[in-house]
Amino acid sequence: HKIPAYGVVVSNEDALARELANIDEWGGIDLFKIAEISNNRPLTCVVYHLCQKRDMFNKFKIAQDKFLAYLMTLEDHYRNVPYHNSVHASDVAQSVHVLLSSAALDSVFTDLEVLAALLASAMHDVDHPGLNNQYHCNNSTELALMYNDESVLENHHLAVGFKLMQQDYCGVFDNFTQKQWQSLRKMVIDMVLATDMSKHMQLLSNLKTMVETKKVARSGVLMLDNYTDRIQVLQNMVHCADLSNPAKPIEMYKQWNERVMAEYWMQGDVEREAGIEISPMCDRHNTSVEKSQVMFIDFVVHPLLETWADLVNPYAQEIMESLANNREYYANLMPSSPSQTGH
Ligand SMILES: O[C@@H](CN1CCOCC1)Cn1nccc1-c1ccc(OC(F)F)c(OC2CCCC2)c1
Ligand SMILES: [Zn+2]
Repeated sequence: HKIPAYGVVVSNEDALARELANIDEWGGIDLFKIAEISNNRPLTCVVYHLCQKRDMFNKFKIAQDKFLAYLMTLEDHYRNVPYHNSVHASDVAQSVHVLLSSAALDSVFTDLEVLAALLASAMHDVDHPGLNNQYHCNNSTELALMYNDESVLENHHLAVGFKLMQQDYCGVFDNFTQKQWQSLRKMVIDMVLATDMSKHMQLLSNLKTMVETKKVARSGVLMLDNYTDRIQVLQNMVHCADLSNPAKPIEMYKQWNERVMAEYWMQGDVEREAGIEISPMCDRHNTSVEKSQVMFIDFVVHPLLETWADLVNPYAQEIMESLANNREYYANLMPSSPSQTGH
C-alpha cells in the first residue's frame, strides 16, 4: 500500500504542504495548525517529513512503513495533557532541526547523531502524566519508586520510547549494525536525561566552558573532537529547543504559556485536593503569569540561549531578538509595571 506524502492520511494535503513549507525556519511553522490539519498527528508528520528532508531512510536503509508505525505508536503514547503532549514534542523536533542547521554546525554532526537528536526530541516527553518530578518525588508515586527519585519522568520517557521500538511490528532499526544501534541508543539516552531541569545548571556551565575554549575551523564551523564535547552540544541543543517557547513568535509563545499554566494549575489542584504543599507556580489562585514568564526568561531561558548564541555566533541573533521582544511584551503586562503608571 502506498504511503501518504506526509506519512499521515489527511483531508487537505495541500494545506499541510503549505504549513510545512517553512519548516527550516525558527518559528517558521505553526504546530497547532499542523495538529489540526493532521488529525492530531503533528509528531508523526513533522518527524517523518524531517527525516525525509534529511534523507534518513536511504542513509540508514530504514523501512518507511516501519518508521511510520513507530512514530504513530510513539505519538499514541503521548497523553492528552495541556502542554506535555505530542504538539510539544513536534515543536522540540522542529526546533532541533533548525538549531542543527546553524551554519556554525555545518557538517559537524554525523547522520547518526542527527537521527539521534531527532529521535530524542520525538520521544523526550512520551507518556508525560502532566505532573512534574517534584510531585512524583514528594508523593513517592509508582514512577518515583521505580526510578528512586532520580530523573523520574525522563527515565520513564526513555523506557517507554525504546520499549515501543522493540515491539515486533516496529523493528524500525533492524538494518542497523550492533555498533550503530548501541551508539544511537546511548546518545538518545544522554540527550533525553539532559532535559531534566535539575541538570540545567550543570549543562549551562558545560556550555559556557565550551564557548570559552571553543575551537573553530577556518571555515567557521565548530571543532568537536571527542564524545564528551559532541554530546554536550547535542544535549544543550535539545535542552534549548525544550525551553525555546519564549523565543518563538508571540502568538505561539502565548499559546504555549496558556497550556503550561493550565497543566501546572491542574497539578496544583491535585496537590490542594490532597492537602499537600502546592508546587511553585501551580496555585491558580496565586500566580502572576506575566511576572513568572519574565523571571523564567531572565533566570533560565535568556542565560541558556545567550550562551548557545555565543557558541554558534553570529547565527542565533534572530532567536535572541525574538526573546528580547517577548520579554518586553510580558514585562509591560506585569501589574504595576512602569508603562501602566505612565512615567
Ligand atoms: O521547569 C520549568 C522551569 N522551572 C524554572 C524554575 O522554577 C520552576 C520552573 C521549565 N519547564 N519544564 C517543563 C516545562 C517547562 C516550561 C515550559 C514553558 C514555560 O513557559 C512558556 F514558555 F510556555 C514554562 O513556564 C513556567 C511557568 C512560569 C515560569 C516557568 C515552563
Ligand atoms: Zn519537553
